[in-house]
Amino acid sequence: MPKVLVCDPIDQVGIDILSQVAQVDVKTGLPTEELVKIVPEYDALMIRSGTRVTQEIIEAGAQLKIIGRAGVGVDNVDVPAATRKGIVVVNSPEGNTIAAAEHALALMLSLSRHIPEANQSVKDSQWDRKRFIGTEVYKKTLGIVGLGKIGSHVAAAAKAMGMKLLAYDPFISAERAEQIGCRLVELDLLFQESDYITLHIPKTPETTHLINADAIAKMKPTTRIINCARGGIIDEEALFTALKEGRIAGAALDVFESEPLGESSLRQLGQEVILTPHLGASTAEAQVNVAVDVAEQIRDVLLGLPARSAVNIPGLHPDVMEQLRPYLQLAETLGNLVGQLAGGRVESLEIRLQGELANNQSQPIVVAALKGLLSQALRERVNYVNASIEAKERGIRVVETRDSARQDYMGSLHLEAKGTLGQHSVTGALLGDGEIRITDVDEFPINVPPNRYMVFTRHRDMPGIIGKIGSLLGSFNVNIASMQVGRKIVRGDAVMVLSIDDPLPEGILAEILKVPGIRDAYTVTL
Ligand SMILES: NC(=O)C1=CN([C@@H]2O[C@H](COP(=O)(O)OP(=O)(O)OC[C@H]3O[C@@H](n4cnc5c(N)ncnc54)[C@H](O)[C@@H]3O)[C@@H](O)[C@H]2O)C=CC1
Ligand SMILES: O=C(O)C(=O)COP(=O)(O)O
Repeated sequence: MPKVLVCDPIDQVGIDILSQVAQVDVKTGLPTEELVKIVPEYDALMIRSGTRVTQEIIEAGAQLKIIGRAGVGVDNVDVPAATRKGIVVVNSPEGNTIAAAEHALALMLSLSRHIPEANQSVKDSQWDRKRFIGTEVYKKTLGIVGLGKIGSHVAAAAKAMGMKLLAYDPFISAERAEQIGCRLVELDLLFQESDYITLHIPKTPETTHLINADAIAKMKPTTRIINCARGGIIDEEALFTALKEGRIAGAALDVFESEPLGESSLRQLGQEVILTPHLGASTAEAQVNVAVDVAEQIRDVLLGLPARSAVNIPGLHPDVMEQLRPYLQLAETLGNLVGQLAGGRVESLEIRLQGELANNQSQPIVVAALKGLLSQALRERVNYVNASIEAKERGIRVVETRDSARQDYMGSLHLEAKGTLGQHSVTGALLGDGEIRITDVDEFPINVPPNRYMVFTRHRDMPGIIGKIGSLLGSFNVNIASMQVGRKIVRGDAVMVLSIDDPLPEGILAEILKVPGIRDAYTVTL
């Protein structure tokens, strides 16, 4: 039974799902050294923001197949290191959207009305109403940095409260922003005009210290900043200085450069700052959502099925994935076949999507073909995660083309491999029932289903040759399941494709090559 290590607090519903297929150990709060020691025995890790999955942990995880992040941000996982090792990293892109957006809104209103301090004062037996005069958000300008899932939900709610909305997000169009009720502006303008600024971007090298002393200098003295995204997007030192000197009016922070927040000057500040311990995703609903979402994906990957929200596999909507699944199998089979026909080192692979298939997203099909191509050399070490990197590292030039005019089957896939031992091509298609057919080898038309063990020959089309190969295999007790010949012209060149029940015994290929008229022979295991 596979083993899953749950490293951070996860809702029980997720653990129940995993327990159907795996032994689940819950060990939260382990230091990195401990994790490095125990990770070799695990097939999967399930984490939240509390655990840093470093390169050292990934390299020690000899059995690791998947790292599941029960939440959105994967900045605590060394994703490139996981990708190189072929480990899938999945997250829950939508499970906590509402929770995080509502927390940002709660912080905005709390800042405006001094809720935390006012609450504390009443609990301290005071009744001070003058100290807590607030400001309204109605008709104020909210600047949203990052108009993705959380930013958009914040926008909808803020609009309903009568706020004017500005947004900065270089990856979305002005039309999309307008649909959400926001005016898309440059960052400087957002800094200059906003009464409230809320951050909803991932932490990347570009967004680190996006809010620094220079940025703060552009803001109004009445501006309040809310960070429910990631620590480190705000330069905490610069923020502290600005708040202390009254250059901006306030800040509410849920996330910090280092978590848990240790010694920090931010704690010295008064009601102008609100600090919460990374609570954005901490609602009952969100925790069920993310636990189910990620546990199901870990379960699926452990059962050999694809994950729906992998961050290091070509991004695919589950519906698209479902639709493409038979084509991925086709691409992988053809990649494996053409790789074996080419033998030697493949230098380039052309992948041509033909007919109806040309209308599909090609990237996953390309990855599947590369996985198939490299599977002879790398066996189970190659997967959908690392196939492209492995191909690149081997210097394989990948050329992707489309020919939508071609009318055969319900679309077909043509692969052509050029390598140190020559050039070969194969074409395949899917029948109505999803069955794979190899429809062409080296431009010779055939129609055969792939078989575990196959023999391909290139020969002169002449009487007697098929009989000779049949008797030769018979004399070595090789049972032929099916045989087909493809040719372009009578008595020209032809290919023969044999499906056999067992692997071809040692030495027979050399015997086949001795048969007069046979030019080439290949044995293939799919
Ligand atoms: N405090 C908490 O507990 C939680 C925090 N988060 C954090 O919230 C952030 C946003 O999450 P989602 O909205 O779900 O992600 P998303 O991917 O839907 O949206 C992020 C948006 O940021 C934009 N973006 C990327 N780089 C940018 C840049 N340099 N400048 C401006 N915009 C940029 C993207 O185009 C995208 O529209 C993530 O960092 C996530 O980790 C998410 C959930 C809970
Ligand atoms: O989903 C995210 O990105 C979060 O920041 C939530 O973090 P958490 O799972 O609550 O540790």
